[in-house]
Amino acid sequence: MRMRGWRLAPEPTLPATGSRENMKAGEDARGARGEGPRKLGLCVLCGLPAAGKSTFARALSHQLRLERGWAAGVVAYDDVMPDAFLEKAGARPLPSQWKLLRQELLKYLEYFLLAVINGCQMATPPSRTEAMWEDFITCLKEQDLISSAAPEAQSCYLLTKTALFRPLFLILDDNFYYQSMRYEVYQLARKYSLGFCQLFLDCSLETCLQRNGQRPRPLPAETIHLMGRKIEEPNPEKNAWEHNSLTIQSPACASEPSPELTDLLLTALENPVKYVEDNVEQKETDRTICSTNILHQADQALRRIVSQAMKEAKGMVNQEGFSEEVTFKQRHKERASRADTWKIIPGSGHIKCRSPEVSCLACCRTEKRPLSRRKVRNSGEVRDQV
Ligand SMILES: Nc1ncnc2c1ncn2[C@@H]1O[C@H](COP(=O)(O)OP(=O)(O)OP(=O)(O)O)[C@@H](O)[C@H]1O
Repeated sequence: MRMRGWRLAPEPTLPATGSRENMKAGEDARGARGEGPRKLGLCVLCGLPAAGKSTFARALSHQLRLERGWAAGVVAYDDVMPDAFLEKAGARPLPSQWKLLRQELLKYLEYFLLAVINGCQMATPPSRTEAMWEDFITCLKEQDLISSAAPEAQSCYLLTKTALFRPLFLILDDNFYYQSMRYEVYQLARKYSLGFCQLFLDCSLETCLQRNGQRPRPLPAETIHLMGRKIEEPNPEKNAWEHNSLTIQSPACASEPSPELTDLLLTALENPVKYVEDNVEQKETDRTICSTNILHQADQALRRIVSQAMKEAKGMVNQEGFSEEVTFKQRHKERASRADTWKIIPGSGHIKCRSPEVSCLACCRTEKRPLSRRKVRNSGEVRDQV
């Protein structure tokens, strides 16, 4: 793997051809030619490291091309994210940096999608992380989706026939372990009315650890354990936008697509996510109604008071030196360790405190109920009444 310098670029702006009006014009032109709207879909792969996502994505893309005659492309985040992030364990990026990079990659994807939708060349974003953009271009070229334009138009790329004239599925290969990460992709699908679906590769932690151990460059086992605790599987019952999701048992994933998988992909292509126009006028009217409604104003004022009261209650707790999260046990232990200040009176249900600073005597309960909780609950009652 190469080592290169990288920097986070400011968010790339979309080309003028990227406006929704132009996109609509492109669709209308195709409609007029009797071709109908292009069928485009985004498929998010998620799962633990070493669950087999990349292996699965490659196989699926190959099968879609061969058996369905679709255009398919895999965007493997590991291949496109700047190497420096992935190579140096000591230089691990902050989560916020990861987030920015992920969003930047989605912008690149948007450039490609716009070119496909409009049937035009793909432009280069004016601001970009050079290494990442290069890898993105390589990734598309290797899958025969774009080619370089003439040397005099170096900042443009031509779409290949495959990308232009067939239903196209892009498979995004990353862990996507938080649903918020996947939601960013869904928003992109919604913005351009694309098909959207999710595949969760379900693989036991033990199998992932074992497969990871056999890789030439294994990840630290703790990373997999941590992700195993954090991962949020697609939950179509809770999130309507996740309804096009399928769980695939990893050991079986190398074989040909199951009827369920084919069905999922077809459903996504045939039922693109609906674009919802922001009704600015309606929003403005609603805002005016709210700002002149006395009940709404009173509600807002009360909410502010309650929020302030809760903050103050929290502050009181903190002044005592106990954070909200500190459990009763921890506090008990802490007090016991400061025996010069805190005296335990066995059986009394209390800890006696003699503070040298204020030379006073105070008592704290030793029952399993943190003082902070009680205080907060009291404030909560106020809120419930509101
Ligand atoms: N179905 C399978 N059965 C057995 N081994 C598999 C299977 N799928 C993948 N593997 C092996 O497991 C290892 C990890 O696979 P792969 O790189 O596809 O996982 P991944 O989920 O993409 O990992 P990462 O998230 O870390 O990129 C590879 O060595 C691969 O050969």
